Amino acid sequence: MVTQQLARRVPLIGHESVLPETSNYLMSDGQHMTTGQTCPSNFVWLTGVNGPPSSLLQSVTRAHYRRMERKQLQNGRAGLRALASGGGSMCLEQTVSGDETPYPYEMIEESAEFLLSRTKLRPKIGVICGSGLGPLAEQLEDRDIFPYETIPNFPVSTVAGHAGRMVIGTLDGVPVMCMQGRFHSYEGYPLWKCAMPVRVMKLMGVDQLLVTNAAGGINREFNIGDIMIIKDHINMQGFAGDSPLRGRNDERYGPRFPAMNNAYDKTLRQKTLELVKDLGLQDVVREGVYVMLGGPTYETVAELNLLRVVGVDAVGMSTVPEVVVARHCGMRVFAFSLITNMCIVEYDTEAKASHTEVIETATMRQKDLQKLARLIIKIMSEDGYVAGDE
Ligand SMILES: O=P(O)(O)O[C@H]1O[C@H](CO)[C@@H](O)[C@H]1O
Ligand code: HPA
Repeated sequence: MVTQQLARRVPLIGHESVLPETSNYLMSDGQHMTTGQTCPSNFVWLTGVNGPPSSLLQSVTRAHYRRMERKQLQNGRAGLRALASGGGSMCLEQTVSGDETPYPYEMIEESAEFLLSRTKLRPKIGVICGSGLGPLAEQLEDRDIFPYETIPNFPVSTVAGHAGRMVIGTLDGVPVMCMQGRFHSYEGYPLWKCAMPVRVMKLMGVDQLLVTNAAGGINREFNIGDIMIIKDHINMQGFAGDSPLRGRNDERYGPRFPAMNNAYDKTLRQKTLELVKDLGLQDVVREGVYVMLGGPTYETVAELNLLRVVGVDAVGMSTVPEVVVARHCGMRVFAFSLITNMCIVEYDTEAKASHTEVIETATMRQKDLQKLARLIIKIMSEDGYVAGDE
């Protein structure tokens, strides 16, 4: 039954969790359904007590849904109403889409061609901005800006501190494309979808990737505000059998079994470590091991103790799927974590991790992070790297 199936779905926004018996439901694939019919596994549905006229419902396309979803996230229900041109209250829900099939090559090509046809720049360097690190994209010049919901086949960002735009421009004269906001599995996206923009970058000609994130410090020698160059990662979700590469392998990207022992480019790490002194950052830049957990919960004390024992220096909820996909398709990768908070490993404390602290630290360290990102992009663009050279 529809209502039973809906009970398992995650309400993103909305005030009705049970569908009125007599409503018609419009699915994101344009199909109309009524109560009692079986819902397809992934859809967005829209209905309402005083909802929009059915003629409006019929004209709602998938893109409209995305826009409405985003508007409502930004502006609350008022934004959604405005777009529905006077319709009454509505309910918007989205499924958890862990069982979706990864996009075929042609859909990734469609996204890449869309962007290439709308910018004159041909970036070979990509950047992914972590929580609160998006202001880096504001530093680009000659910018072409693409909100994610306007790019075919793109997911949308739903987390505070992730603006949700692809910004293509130049930084110190070097063309770069910058994701101002990323996708996380806890938002309901399967890992392949979290990382799909990396494949879009690849098909646009990007061969070097700078990945950034906010992370909690586990290494007790770290301090809040430190910057950890990632030298390796632990793919915890991989241990549990999930991977952005799960499913049929497409050899056009890379091999079925890619090596991961050299995921974080050694030359880039060494050069950066040598040059951070020129930026006055030598006392705050570290190297270490990052672990990705699924989130969205922060860690328990016991979990943190476990992570410390297995050699983790910083913990977050992102980055690994992007790096795995980038390495699979032969990109050279550099990544760093901003230590936005120290993980709490005592039982007797009132202190607790919070996303507010994460954003506050990122905001406070913005200038140094931008200096470091500029340095890395300069090294990437000047060290004569040729894709496939390793
Ligand atoms: O990894 P980024 O996207 O920087 O964000 C980090 O900050 C959020 C938690 O505060 C999580 O999303 C975690 O992964
Ligand atoms: N844990 C997990 N993810 C994070 C943290 C943390 O403490 N800080 C920022 N992202």
